[in-house]
Amino acid sequence: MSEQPAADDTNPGQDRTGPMLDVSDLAVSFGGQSVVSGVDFSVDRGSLVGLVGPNGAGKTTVLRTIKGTLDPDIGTVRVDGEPIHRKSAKAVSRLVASTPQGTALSFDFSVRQTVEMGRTPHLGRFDRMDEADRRAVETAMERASVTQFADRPFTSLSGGERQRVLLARALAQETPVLLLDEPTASLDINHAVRTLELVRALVDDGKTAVAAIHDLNLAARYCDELVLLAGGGIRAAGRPADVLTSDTLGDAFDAETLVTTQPGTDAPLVTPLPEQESVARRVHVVGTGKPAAAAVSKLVGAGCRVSIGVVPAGDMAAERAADLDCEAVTVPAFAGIDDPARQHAVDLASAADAVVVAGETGDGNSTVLEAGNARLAVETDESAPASNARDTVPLTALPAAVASLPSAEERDATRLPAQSTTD
Ligand SMILES: Nc1ncnc2c1ncn2[C@@H]1O[C@H](COP(=O)(O)OP(=O)(O)OP(=O)(O)O)[C@@H](O)[C@H]1O
Repeated sequence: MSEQPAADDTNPGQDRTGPMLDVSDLAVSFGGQSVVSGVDFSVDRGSLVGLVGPNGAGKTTVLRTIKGTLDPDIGTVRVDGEPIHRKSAKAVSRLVASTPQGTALSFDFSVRQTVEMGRTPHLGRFDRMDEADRRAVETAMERASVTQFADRPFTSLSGGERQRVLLARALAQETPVLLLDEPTASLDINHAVRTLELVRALVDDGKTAVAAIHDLNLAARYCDELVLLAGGGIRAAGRPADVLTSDTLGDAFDAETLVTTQPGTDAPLVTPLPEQESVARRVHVVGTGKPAAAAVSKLVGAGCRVSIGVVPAGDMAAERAADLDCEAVTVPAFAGIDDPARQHAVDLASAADAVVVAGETGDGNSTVLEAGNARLAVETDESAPASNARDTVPLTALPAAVASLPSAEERDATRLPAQSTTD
């Protein structure tokens, strides 16, 4: 029989206002060694926040503190407006369910018995489960797709199957808040996506969830907001596209990344790039002004052989190219682009490994852009991203982005030979 809520239970009604979960100025240390401090974020009802960050940044520590397993040095965690430290462990368990990072359980219960443990906060010590409890267990097993394992010993399951059982246990707890520590860690891509689709569906139905997720692209795709932990605190927080920028990731993970967009969504797509000593690529730049000049400098600095054009003589980018001994196809200012200049630039673009668009290109350069292989655009704050570019990258990531593309020779080698008509 399900126990009545204790006196210190809040009733997390949907009509309450304010965030469902509020973490305020949290600091946690182990043996006097600070792990995180100044951790401040809140999670709205019916939303999913992803905790991301490098190994050891404190994601698990923050999750454990939220559910009350660890006491913070300072700071408060409120669930539905109530500080959790004022509540009994059982009362907290009626509000917050969690799945652990590891899946090692030493006891050998069946899967159903393991999921039934999720009902503990709703039962008195010697109570038996009633019909409603059993229904909650069956529903949780179905939602996590583990019903087919119900009678198997938990320890006989694979790591990924165990992870889904532990999610089912958390669902059986029927709490308004769900904390997930690496819910997809040992899952194959199909089950990882299905698990996050399930979490998303639960959140869309009104649950509030925080999940530590290593895979930044899955986090970006499924979370409403991200909190990036690094260096002992929050490095960035907000919408995935605002948090997962090349600069922020460079600081937090000490890694060069290319950030583009996941196909069919507006979620960012993070591609880690190898560290580049020297980028031995031929690059043709199309553009003018400061953005094009900066791109030329960046590429030359990275070891690329750079050409530019067509560009008006006297333009900042043309002068920069001249200073750096790069070939520049120029026409007199305000004269328009003539055919020989255009053809010369088309030849350079066709022979280059990559064409980089930076700043204004001018209509007359459209043939040059079409001639070029693997087009990249440099992000500028001056104007809209150049049209027809395949990917837009920040200036800092430009050399690595160029290096990640196949060279012109590699591309030619993989091109299918033209079919002979004489055969
Ligand atoms: N019980 C403990 N005693 C001492 N130090 C600890 C303890 N638990 C965690 N730490 C330390 O706290 C830091 C944060 O650990 P935590 O597990 O929270 O990081 P994380 O971001 O979850 O890492 P990962 O991505 O590797 O899972 C680490 O340096 C870790 O060694």
